[in-house]
Amino acid sequence: MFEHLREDLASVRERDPAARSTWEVLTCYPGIHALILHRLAHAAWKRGFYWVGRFVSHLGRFLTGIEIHPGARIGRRVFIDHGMGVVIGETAEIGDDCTIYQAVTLGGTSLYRGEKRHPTLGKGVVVGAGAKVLGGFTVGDGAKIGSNAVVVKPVPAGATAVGNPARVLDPERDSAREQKAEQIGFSAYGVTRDMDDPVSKALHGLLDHAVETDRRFEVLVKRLEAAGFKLDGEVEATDAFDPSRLSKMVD
Ligand SMILES: CC(C)(COP(=O)(O)OP(=O)(O)OC[C@H]1O[C@@H](n2cnc3c(N)ncnc32)[C@H](O)[C@@H]1OP(=O)(O)O)[C@@H](O)C(=O)NCCC(=O)NCCS
Ligand SMILES: CC(=O)OC[C@H](N)C(=O)O
Repeated sequence: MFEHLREDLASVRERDPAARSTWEVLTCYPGIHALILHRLAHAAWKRGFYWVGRFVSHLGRFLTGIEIHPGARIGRRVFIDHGMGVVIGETAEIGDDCTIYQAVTLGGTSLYRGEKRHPTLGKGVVVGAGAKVLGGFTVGDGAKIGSNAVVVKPVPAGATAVGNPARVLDPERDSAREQKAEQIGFSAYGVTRDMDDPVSKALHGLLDHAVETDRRFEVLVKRLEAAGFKLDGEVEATDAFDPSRLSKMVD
């Protein structure tokens, strides 16, 4: 217990530039207090003292503003910064070295007791302020969830997911979209990324479609050339051209 606490204090000092001393972290960090109480609540829960677990968890919520169900499994050196409004559900699992900011929900969407309803965070995951991760899927090791994201699908290890509904950032695809937007005369990022805005949704949908169409054309041209078709200049139908072969060339 004390070994875990020592590690928790050290990890806060490493990960929070606002922390000035270990004494300050021990006395003024609700995330630390919530974890101490959660360890007691979880120990009671595992031994079948469900009400005691719930009550200790409720005390923790009252004192810190952080609600952790006593059934949740939390790894080592997890840092809940600020903490107010954090809710962690019964079947949630949090890997070692995760960082969770205020108002994060690790929630469920299923109503079936006994099911894995809440997410599993791998090791070293960062969940930004106000993000909601909803469902019994996994967020891979080292992934980052942007503040205010609403994540409803698994996130691969090392990926960054942002927005509502959250999408995984793909630097290659994003730069292709940016180039396409320039070609067709508007700035992709001049248009809001607010996916609740129907105009933004439509424009970004068109951009995605254009980028994907370009990609498919490129693949098609490469395969036609590899199959011996000459595509520069005028394309002429010849005896060698067999349209039925085309379907096999496109993804
Ligand atoms: C998601 C996050 C981890 C990304 O950080 P990063 O890897 O440095 O990424 P960048 O800042 O380069 O942003 C990459 C892209 O995602 C966008 N983005 C970043 N955070 C976003 C968010 N929360 N919501 C929507 N889009 C976001 C950026 O605008 C940028 O888009 P662009 O490629 O169109 O310019 C970070 O922005 C974040 O939200 N961290 C949480 C921090 C937090 O909650 N702090 C609270 C302290 S109290
Ligand atoms: C409010 C906020 O950004 O908190 C993050 C971290 N504690 C820091 O002070 O940088």
